[in-house]
Order: sequence, then structure tokens, then C-alpha cells
Amino acid sequence: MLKRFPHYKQMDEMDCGATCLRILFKYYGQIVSIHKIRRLCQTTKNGVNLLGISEAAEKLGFRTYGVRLSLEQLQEAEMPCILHWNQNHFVVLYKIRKGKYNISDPAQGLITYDEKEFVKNWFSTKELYSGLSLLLSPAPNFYQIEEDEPESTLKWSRIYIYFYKYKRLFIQIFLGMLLATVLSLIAPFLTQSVVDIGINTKNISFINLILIAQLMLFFGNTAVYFIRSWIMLHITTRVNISILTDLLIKLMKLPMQFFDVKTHGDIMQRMSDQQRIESFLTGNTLNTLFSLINMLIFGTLLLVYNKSIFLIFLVSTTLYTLWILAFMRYRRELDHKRFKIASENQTYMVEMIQSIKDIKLNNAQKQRRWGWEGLQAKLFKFKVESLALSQYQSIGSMAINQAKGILITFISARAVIDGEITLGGMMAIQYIVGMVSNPVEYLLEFMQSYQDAKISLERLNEIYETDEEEDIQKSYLTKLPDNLTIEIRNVTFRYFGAGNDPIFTKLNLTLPTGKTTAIVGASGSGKTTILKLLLRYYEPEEGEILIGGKRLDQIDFGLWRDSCGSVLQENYVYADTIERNIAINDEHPDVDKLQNAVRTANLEDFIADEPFGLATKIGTAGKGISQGQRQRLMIARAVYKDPAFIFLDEATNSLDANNEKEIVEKLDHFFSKRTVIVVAHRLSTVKNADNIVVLEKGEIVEQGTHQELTILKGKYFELVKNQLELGN
Ligand SMILES: Nc1ncnc2c1ncn2[C@@H]1O[C@H](COP(=O)(O)OP(=O)(O)OP(=O)(O)O)[C@@H](O)[C@H]1O
Repeated sequence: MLKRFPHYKQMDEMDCGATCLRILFKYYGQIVSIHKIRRLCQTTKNGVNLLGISEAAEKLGFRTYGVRLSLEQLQEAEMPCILHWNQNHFVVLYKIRKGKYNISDPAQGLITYDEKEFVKNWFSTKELYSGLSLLLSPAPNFYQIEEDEPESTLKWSRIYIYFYKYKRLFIQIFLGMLLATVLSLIAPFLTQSVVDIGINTKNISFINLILIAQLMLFFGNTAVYFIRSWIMLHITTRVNISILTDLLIKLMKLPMQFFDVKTHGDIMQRMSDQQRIESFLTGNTLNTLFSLINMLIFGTLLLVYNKSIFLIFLVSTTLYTLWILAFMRYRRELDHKRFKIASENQTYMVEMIQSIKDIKLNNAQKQRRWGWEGLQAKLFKFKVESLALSQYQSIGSMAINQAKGILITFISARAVIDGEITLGGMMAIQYIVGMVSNPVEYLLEFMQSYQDAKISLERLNEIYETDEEEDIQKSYLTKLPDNLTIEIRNVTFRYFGAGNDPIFTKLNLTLPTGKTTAIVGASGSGKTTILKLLLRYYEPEEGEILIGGKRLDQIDFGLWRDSCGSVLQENYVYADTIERNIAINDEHPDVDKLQNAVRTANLEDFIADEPFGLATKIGTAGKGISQGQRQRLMIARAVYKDPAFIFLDEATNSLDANNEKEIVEKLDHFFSKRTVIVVAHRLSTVKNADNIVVLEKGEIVEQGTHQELTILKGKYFELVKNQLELGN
């Protein structure tokens, strides 16, 4: 039998490039995990480019060749190869025969296109008559690269653990449901006896008795149902909170870079998706279990009552199940689409709310709203597709059900006419058929919701499988070295994303303890990046950063971040009191430390003017603050921490000259015995530094004191010349 060309489904729209490579590895008989490929491809928020795929492929043992080909040239190319598709996607082309193009598309599956359709998708522009392709062939070392363990993407055990401690409650629910099942088993006999005994013998008190029994049955069932719902609410709420808490803990442990490459909407959607797992486990699993028991019991009962009706039931149920299963693949595709649109929608919404003032200011309401409406149109189209799919599904299933009902009524009515069964018997059969049909519906609902939960679990697993910034296997230093001098040695660094050039190549810099080092340079020269490397946002690609001779990557993350006070452009003001905004990780702020921080940051007047003082609410929860006040607040936050290392990135550029002068003087005192790095454009901020480092395009071009560098009349002088003339 011919082997099908491999295919994997992409996790999200950004994943197509990495998934194409995974398909190729499978084709050449190698198993490489998608996480590894993703990392090597440097997949970012915008997905991956051809260069990224090519770099990853080469690292993993392929020889690659990225070219623009015409259709004729493509016929001669080595298959399979990767094609740039519709300008926004990648697919694998694996065969061309008789004008038919066979493609393994990570978004859709194995598809065959005719030439016209193929060209429409592949050609970059109609005029060019060519498209981009990446030709790949295994290099000699391809099979020497170690195979990864087959991926264990599904980890139900991770979820079951949450339910384990509620096992006693589950046992109670189980017993209750068992009782309800046994009670409902009596119902058809009651119906039959009302007709056959009560009516036939005209015995009204017997009928009354049976009806009372039926009423009791109803009460019993309802009570079981109510209690079950309460217990379930109890379990689901707790499990939900536990799962989300753990997810938050995991998220907070992920490297900063993870948040560079994931959108808000993506993360939020993943978190809300987990509810599908929980509802599947709590609702559907139990229901299905009892449905199965019900089906067995009532199925046997039906077999006893009438064999031909049982046979009809069996055939129709099989048909019904096959019909529903046929739609599973399309449901999965739709769900991927739903996730993509929903997360885009969420990102857009969050961004719109965050930037609403800017939107108004630029009179861009219409454009932004149209953007949102465009997304809604996409959402509508998706809903139309979903509805169409579910309607197709229900037309078929309803038709099967109806046919079954009519056939069964016909056969049982004939049996009553022929005197084979009594009228009561017929009613009992109808009841039983109803009871076996319900479980079938449940079972199918179960399959669909299993599918949903499985997809959600795969998405959650992507977060769980991402390496945390701290390696738990490694032991880190939990005490800082005595000497707090920072040395940057031969550091090369580039931002994540294929095609990015290094920001630094073999950078060397010493930042002595007890001294203030200022970094100056034109915009984009890499000043902030140095601070981010020191704050461990990112790891250097090569070289090392040493703290008192110890490698920075050997120091415990918590210890390091506790030891660093930073004022960065992106620091956040929380919708909370001033006090909580200063003592951000202190449950019970220390009054003396708070006062010292307020004094150093020159915030005393600001706070004294507020009726509630330090308890005044600021940010979106209260009073708006000015940029200068915001900066002073951030300085107070850094001072309150009382850290050994201080990193200031344009920390005083919004302050007036007087305020800045006062703060700089107060900070001077605070800086003593600490390692301080200041990034600034303003001469007034840097001129008192012990060492000024001038950065140009990631290279250190000058360093020295203000006096030394001014006399030198080099780059520093050029940078601050205007400010010198102003007499700063
Ligand atoms: N997350 C990122 N991904 C890719 N490139 C980035 C990222 N952040 C910064 N860069 C690039 O790195 C270079 C250095 O940026 P950096 O922020 O360090 O400059 P800077 O000297 O602090 O500039 P400024 O004075 O304007 O703040 C810039 O070219 C910038 O475009």
C-alpha cells in the first residue's frame, strides 16, 4: 500500500513554518519536537520568515536553498520543498503530476490543486510569474542528529490530579446517579401496569397508587439532580481556580522573551479555553458513564421486549454515530479558526481600550473601529461556517432519528394489532427506546466535547512545555558575591526573530561597585538593551556577564531581581494607592523605608498635597499623575527596594531642572556603595558619573569622565555639544 505523505496540523497561524519543517522531518524519518523547531525558527508574534525556517533547517541537518522559481523551474526542483503561500503562509509541496500539485498544508491537510489554483496561491504577484520556495535536502549529518523523544503532547494526568482530592465527592455523586438510574428502571414497568392492569381491570385505586409511585420517582430523581449540581459547582469552582492559579504561576516563571512573542489575546484565549477541559471532565465524563450504564440496561430490556426493534435501534445508532464522527475533522479545523479569530479579537480589544486616548487624539476612531468591524465580519463568517456545519450534522442525525422513531412505532403498533404485545407493552417499548436514545446523544456530545477539551489541552500544554527561565535541575547561588562589580565579557546578543542582526558583538565593559557608570549614545545604539541583559530579560548569545567573578546565569533569579532596583521606560503604575505602588512586593510596608524613598524621590510635596497622603489612589483607580510624578514614583519604588544594583533608564528626563537637580543630589548619597548604571541623554544626569561610556551602534567608542571626554572633543562632545552651549 502507498504510504500517505505526512501531515501535521499547525497549532496556530504563527506555527505554519515550524510545522512545515516538522512534516519534512517526518518524511525523512526523523522525529523532532515542534518546540525545538519553533525555538530554532525563532517564531515571533508575526510568525516566521523563510530565513528563519532555513536557519532552523540547517541547524537540524538539512541543506537549504531559498529561491524564487517560475512554474517551469519548479517542475525540476527537488521534492518535497516548502513554498511561500498567499504571502502569509507556508506549505509543503510534495508531488507534481499531470498538472496536479499535491500539497501538505499545515492549516488544512493534504490537498491537491490544479495548476490555476496553485499558481494563484503561490505566485507573489501576477506580473512576476514566480513564487518563493525553499528547497531542502538532508545533509550528510542529517541522520546523526539525535532524534527527540516522541512528543507527549497530551497530559491528561496533569488535569486529573486536580480532581483526585475530590474523589469522595465523586463517589457520592456516583452513588446518587446509580440510585437515579435504578429508580428510572422501574418507570416503564409502572407505565405498563397502569395500562395493562389499572385500565384493563378498571381499578382506579391501583392507578392512583402507581401514579403516586411515579411522583415519588420524580421527586427522587429531582433531588439527586439538585444535589449533584451543588456538589459539581463546588468541585468545578475549586478545580478551576487551582488550574488557573497553576497556569498563572507557570506563566510568571516563563522567560521575558515568551511575552515578546505572544499576543495578549493569545494568552487570554488559552486561559479561558481551559474551561472546556474542566466542563468536559466534570459534566460529560460522569454523564457518559451513566449513559453507558443506562444504555446497557435499557438495551438489554429492549432486547427482551422485542428483538426486531432492538435491531432497528442498533443499526440506526451505528449510522448516527458514523454520521457525527464524519464531522469531527471539520470541527477541529473550525476550532483552530475560532481560536485565531477570538485571540485576534481580544488583542485588538485590549489594545483599543489601552490606547483610546491616543485614538481620540489622532482622530483615528473610524479607522480603529473599522478594524474592529473587520474582525467582527470575520467572526460572523466563522459563525456562518459553524452553523452550516452543525446544521448539516443535525439534518442527518435528525433524519436518522425520525426514521428510527417511525419504524419502531410502526413495528410495535403492528405487534399490538397482531396481538403479539399489549398496548401497555408498546408504551413501555416507546419509553425504553427514549431512554436508550438519550445516552446515545450524550455519548456523541461526549465525543465532541472530548475533541474540544483535547484541542484546549494541546494549547495549554504549549505553555506548560515552554522552558521556565529558571532550570530546576540546576543549583543557583543563593547569596551574592562580596564584590558587586559587574563585568560584561565578550557578549554578543541579538533579539529573537530570524534575520535580526546582533545588537552587540563581543562587547566588553566593566561596571565597578560603588561607582556610577553612565551610558550615552544615539537613539537605537543599544543602551536599554544592555540594561535588559543585566536585568536578565534575555540571555547573551555568546560571552558572559560576571558579578564579582561569578557568572550571572548561576545566580538565583529571585535573589538577582531582589537585588536590582530599576527605573525603566516600561515600568507600570498600578491602579492602587501611592504606598502600594512604591512598596510593590511588600505586604506590610516599612514606614521608615517608605519615608526615605519618598524623600529621595522628592515626592514629599506631592504627597503632602493629597488629602489621603500615601493612601491616595492613583493610576486608573484614582488620580491621574504627571510624567514627572510617575518617574519620581518609580525612583521611590527603586529606592524602597534598597537594592545593591541600580539601573536607571532615562529616569529623570521628564523632570524640571530644579527637581532633577535635587533628586540627583539625593540619589548621589543613595548611590554610594552600590553598583549604578544610568542611561540618559541629558548632560545634567550623566556629567557627575564616575565613568561615561559612549555607545555607537552597539560598540563602545569612548569612555571616561565628563572632563576627560569633553577635552577629547570626540563622540561624547558631539553628543552633548548643544547642551554644553546651553550651559547645562
Ligand atoms: N524586542 C525587540 N526585538 C527586536 N529588536 C529590538 C527589540 N527591542 C529593541 N530592538 C532594537 O534594538 C536596537 C537597540 O535598542 P535599544 O532600546 O537598546 O536602544 P537605545 O540605545 O536604548 O535607544 P533609545 O535611546 O532610543 O531608548 C534598536 O535598533 C531596536 O530597534
